[in-house]
Amino acid sequence: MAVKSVALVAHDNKKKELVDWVSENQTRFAQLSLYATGTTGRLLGENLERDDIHCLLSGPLGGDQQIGAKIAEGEIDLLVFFWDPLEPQPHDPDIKALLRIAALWNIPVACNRATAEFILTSAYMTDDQHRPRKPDFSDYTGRKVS
Ligand SMILES: O=C(CO)COP(=O)(O)O
Repeated sequence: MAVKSVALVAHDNKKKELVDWVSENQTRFAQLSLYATGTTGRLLGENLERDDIHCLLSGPLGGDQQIGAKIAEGEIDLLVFFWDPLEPQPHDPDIKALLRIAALWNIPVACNRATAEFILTSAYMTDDQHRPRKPDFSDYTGRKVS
């Protein structure tokens, strides 16, 4: 299987939508290792009756950064992040950092249900051939300061 681990994150006004979507697709998620920020993970665990979700800290307390670190370490293959386009968040820099790290490491990101559905039903989920390569940063030496 190409995708083995998925991070699931939702802001408060989007949590129901994420929980409903994951519940409707439970069979697809059954074989996947799930990571989530604190409150999202707790709600998913209760609704899916799964006790194996890796619940990190709540987003505003550093959960987004923990997910970002796991992406950088190659532990997460797909990010489903239903962020709220109508509500300011106190930890906006962390949210931006998470989205940046996902872009940097070539992780597919679904920010709404339509995109999540598109990815979940695509060959990317199951076929190793379609898995985008991790970028090679071995030559990266940081910004030139001179
Ligand atoms: O704030 C979040 C993502 O930015 C989500 O955090 P919770 O899942 O703890 O609500």
